[in-house]
Amino acid sequence: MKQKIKRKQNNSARCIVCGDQNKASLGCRFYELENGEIAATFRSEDWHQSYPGRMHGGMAAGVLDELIGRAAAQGSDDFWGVTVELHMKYKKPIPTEADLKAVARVTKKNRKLFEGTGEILLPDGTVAVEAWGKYMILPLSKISDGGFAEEEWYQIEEDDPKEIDL
Ligand SMILES: CCCCCCCCCCCCCC(=O)SCCNC(=O)CCNC(=O)[C@H](O)C(C)(C)COP(=O)(O)OP(=O)(O)OC[C@H]1O[C@@H](n2cnc3c(N)ncnc32)[C@H](O)[C@@H]1OP(=O)(O)O
Repeated sequence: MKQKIKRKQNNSARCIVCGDQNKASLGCRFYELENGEIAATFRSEDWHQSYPGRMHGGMAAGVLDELIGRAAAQGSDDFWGVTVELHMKYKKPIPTEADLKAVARVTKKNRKLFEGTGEILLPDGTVAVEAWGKYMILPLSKISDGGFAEEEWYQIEEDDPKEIDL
């Protein structure tokens, strides 16, 4: 089903999932959707493999870890936290050298913690991987030394889609 995109979130420079200046990165883009969910688009490259032709399960975990975390950051470029628990269910292999999508949402949130779920979809829309995660909300100063938000956290100016088919 097509979902309208409300806002694209920032990318970072060096992250393995969304790093715009990291050649090994999955190059994720994150789109906040009108229905309250968040979607990611990314490309699995040959160097993201575990077995030949199959994306590494750790890379899939990385995508869903970050995407579920970002589901709670919707509408803000200054919301931070860390993963405290992540549970994965690998249902189908994810091919390398494929353009892929993922979607996530927050299922529970209080002042200190939040939880959410997410899925990676194969090009035909089948759910390949499911995840559930729990996160602790923290100020950036408790996670990383100064300079990240100012120097390495920015919008990528490009021709963004207006909607996404999930
Ligand atoms: C995620 C949002 C992202 C948005 C932007 C996206 C871009 C960025 C990319 C994002 C990339 C994706 C993200 C990544 O990849 S983040 C990278 C992977 N995750 C980490 O590195 C986290 C490592 N762990 C820690 O740093 C510490 O254990 C933390 C800081 C979490 C707690 O520290 P500490 O252990 O010293 O705790 P405390 O003694 O101060 O206790 C404080 C309170 O917290 C309660 N507690 C403790 N542990 C848990 C737990 N597991 N479940 C529930 N509650 C817990 C505790 O009972 C206490 O409660 P109270 O007694 O006060 O009531």
